[in-house]
Amino acid sequence: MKIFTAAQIREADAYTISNEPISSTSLMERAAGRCAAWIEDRYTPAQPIYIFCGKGNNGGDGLVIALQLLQQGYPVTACLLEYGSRASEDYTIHFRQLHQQYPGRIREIADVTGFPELPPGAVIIDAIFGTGLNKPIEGWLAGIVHKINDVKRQHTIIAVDMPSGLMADGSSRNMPVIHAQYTLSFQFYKLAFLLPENAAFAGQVHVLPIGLHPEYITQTPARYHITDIDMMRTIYQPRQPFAHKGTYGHALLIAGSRGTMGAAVLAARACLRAGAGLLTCHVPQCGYEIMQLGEPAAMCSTDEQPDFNTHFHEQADARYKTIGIGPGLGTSAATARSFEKLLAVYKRPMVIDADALNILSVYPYLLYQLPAGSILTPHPKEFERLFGSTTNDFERLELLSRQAVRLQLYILLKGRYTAIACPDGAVYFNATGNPGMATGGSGDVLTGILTGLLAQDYSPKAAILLGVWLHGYAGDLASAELSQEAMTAGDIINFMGKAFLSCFPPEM
Ligand SMILES: NC(=O)C1=CN([C@@H]2O[C@H](COP(=O)(O)OP(=O)(O)OC[C@H]3O[C@@H](n4cnc5c(N)ncnc54)[C@H](O)[C@@H]3O)[C@@H](O)[C@H]2O)[C@@H](O)CC1
Ligand SMILES: Nc1ncnc2c1ncn2[C@@H]1O[C@H](COP(=O)(O)OP(=O)(O)O)[C@@H](O)[C@H]1O
Ligand SMILES: [K+]
Repeated sequence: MKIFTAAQIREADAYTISNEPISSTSLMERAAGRCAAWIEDRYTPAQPIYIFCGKGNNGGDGLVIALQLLQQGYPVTACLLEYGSRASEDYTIHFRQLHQQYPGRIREIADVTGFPELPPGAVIIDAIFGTGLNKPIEGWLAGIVHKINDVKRQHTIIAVDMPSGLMADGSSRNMPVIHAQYTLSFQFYKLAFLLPENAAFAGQVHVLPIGLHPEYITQTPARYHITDIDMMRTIYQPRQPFAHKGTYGHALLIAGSRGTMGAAVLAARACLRAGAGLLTCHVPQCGYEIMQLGEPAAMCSTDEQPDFNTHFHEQADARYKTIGIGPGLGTSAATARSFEKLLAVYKRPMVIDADALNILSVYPYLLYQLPAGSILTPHPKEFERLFGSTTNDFERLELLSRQAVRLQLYILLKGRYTAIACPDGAVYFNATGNPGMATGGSGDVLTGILTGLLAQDYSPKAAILLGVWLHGYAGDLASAELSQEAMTAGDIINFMGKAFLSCFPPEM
């Protein structure tokens, strides 16, 4: 699914209005009607509802929601914020209707002392600002935002389209923003919802289709995307009936050192569970038995060194469809030298994680020697070591994308919505996964999965989109059965089978 900027969303609205065609008033009624229906599905008409409306079209949505809920018998109070701006046309139209039909339900608020006394259990609807916000909320309006946030533990807060105060496409650091439990976002995700610095604001995001014109959506290029199951179904390749293990590639995994062999075992298991035909793991001598017992289906080559890997470059030859390197590897100078020699001989896209990334941050010239189309999988700290720090998440996203283009690599910045930056400048956010995956070893599992998919001849882009999706999906299945607390990285591997079956049900 594309993620459009606020300006593109305005264009989509305008395109829909002139080409469907539909009046802007009716489009607002359609959009806000979806919100009202969402609320009616979840709350009984006994529920007191307070709708805070700004004077733009987001406020107009609030008025339409008020009208619809009042018609259904909900005790709604429409709190209209009177901050002096001129009201939008569609706001004015719906204000007149509300005023005519339910004058007693309107409460005008002109300063922070007008903030209403909320009855227990009241639901707050935030329709103050949406995508039209063009500067931080200030003055007494900011006071209203703080008042609403002060009662967030006692009352459910539902934001219409966006939490008010949040910028769709830029940083809102240190600005007053509503802390919503739910955001009912029209038609698309906004970029701001996907970045960790905004974690407190949008809550659970529900994207409500409002019938924006499909022609605009397909024809307008977007830089940012969020992955979905339909995209995965175009990528996934079922196995062929006459396949043999050679069909699905031989992967080499270079991982492990004394004390971190578990990372190597997790990556190896995940690589095989992702479907690699054959896997050889290169480990230090101390890891031989651990690996042979930990994953009997993997072959094992041992280093000259007992405790860490120093001679893996001698292993890397054309036999291997791809290489995954990094989990538990260590960062000794001898390991770094072997990595450099490996890069001199091995030219296919590979997966680079953990300590292999840390080696790259110490010897950044090696970044230019990576095979084009290789995949870097940093978490935020590793990213910072590699490419430096930024003052906010939007700048970091820019830096991520710029580096992927400059180096012609795929760079995955891991997190709640892992951001996958492609060499052509596009960025995909992954939608699956949960905080149960914030546990040691989850990243090693991802490296294994990506290596396994590359071995099977998925293109790097396909391997990443599918691999990151399945990793998160398996994590979601694991947490549903085991809880986010009790699940471990190994459980993500154990649920890979169910993830494949549930995303790609075999044809009968
Ligand atoms: N036809 C349409 O355009 C549709 C728009 N919809 C709604 O319209 C919203 C966008 O509406 P608008 O563009 O009117 O924008 P908003 O309702 O977000 O309000 C912005 C208005 O307030 C002013 N403003 C911006 N930041 C301010 C600040 N910090 N302090 C005080 N005033 C500020 C702006 O100049 C603008 O007039 C969407 O988020 C969505 O809720 C929906 O009704 C769907 C259809
Ligand atoms: N809150 C979360 N929501 C979704 N996914 C998460 C969350 N926390 C962690 N993950 C995922 O778990 C993995 C953690 O990777 P990483 O930090 O490298 O772990 P490790 O180094 O312990 O293996 C990443 O793929 C990340 O996207
Ligand atoms: K809002």
